[in-house]
Amino acid sequence: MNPTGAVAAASCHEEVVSVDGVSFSYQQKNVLTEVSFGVKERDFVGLIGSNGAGKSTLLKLIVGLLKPTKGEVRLFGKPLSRFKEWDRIGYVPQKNALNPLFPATVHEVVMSGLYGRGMLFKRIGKQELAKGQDAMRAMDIEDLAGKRIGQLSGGQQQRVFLARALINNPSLLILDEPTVGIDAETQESFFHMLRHMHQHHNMTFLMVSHDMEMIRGYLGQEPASKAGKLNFYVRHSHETQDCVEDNLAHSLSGLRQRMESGKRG
Ligand SMILES: Nc1ncnc2c1ncn2[C@@H]1O[C@H](COP(=O)(O)OP(=O)(O)OP(=O)(O)O)[C@@H](O)[C@H]1O
Repeated sequence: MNPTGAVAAASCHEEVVSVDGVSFSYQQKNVLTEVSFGVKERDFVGLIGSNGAGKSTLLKLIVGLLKPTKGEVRLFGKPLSRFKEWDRIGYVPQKNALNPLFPATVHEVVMSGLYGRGMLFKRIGKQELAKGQDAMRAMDIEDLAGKRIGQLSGGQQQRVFLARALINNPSLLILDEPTVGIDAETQESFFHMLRHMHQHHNMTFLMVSHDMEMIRGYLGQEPASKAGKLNFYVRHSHETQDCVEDNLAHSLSGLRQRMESGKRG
């Protein structure tokens, strides 16, 4: 602990995602060839590329849903085969239009974020329910808890999936085109929320997006690196923030309040 009482985060500049010479093919179709890049703790990385460039495939390789045909992915320094701390990662896959009759409620969808690998049969107790409440409160969807997810608007559904990804208070959020099908105003408030989480809650982001305006506006005009048709735009928050771990700032329960005071300020 340093003299101010804050705990210095030894891992502040740790590479949380490392992609090393990764190639991938679906059957005979080669999609990624020798892709290498890294995401450091608290970076915001925007992944841009034309349709079919392999962006979603790359995210699936990173979260272990697919296996590289060549090369290696490491999370928090560990090869995927040995990585177990899945609750450190929130993943929001590409959104598909949900059938309005899809039977799950908002609350059930959010709570399903707790069932990481190996936790499927874990009993839901008070502590778990409180985590669900915190995540829903942070995303301002508490009043939708009992509604069917398929009956919500696109923007509301995205908040639900984000709450689901946030339920374990992850330090890394991986988002695949989170604002597809959402109107411009809702997109703007969604990005405001992501920027806030990045700047005030010490989260690391890896996000696929087609929104060049948002990417360039927040992450800079030029990609920091390229791999084939993939372009990586990066904002290193350690350039502007202290390398200090603030557990309070990590707390989901304070997120909404802080966002609102941020908006007023
Ligand atoms: N399960 C699959 N089986 C076979 N081919 C696939 C599969 N999923 C994706 N592909 C193909 O792999 C290529 C890359 O797909 P991917 O979804 O990763 O691209 P993307 O960059 O995310 O595209 P978009 O911007 O359209 O979402 C595409 O040509 C796609 O048709």
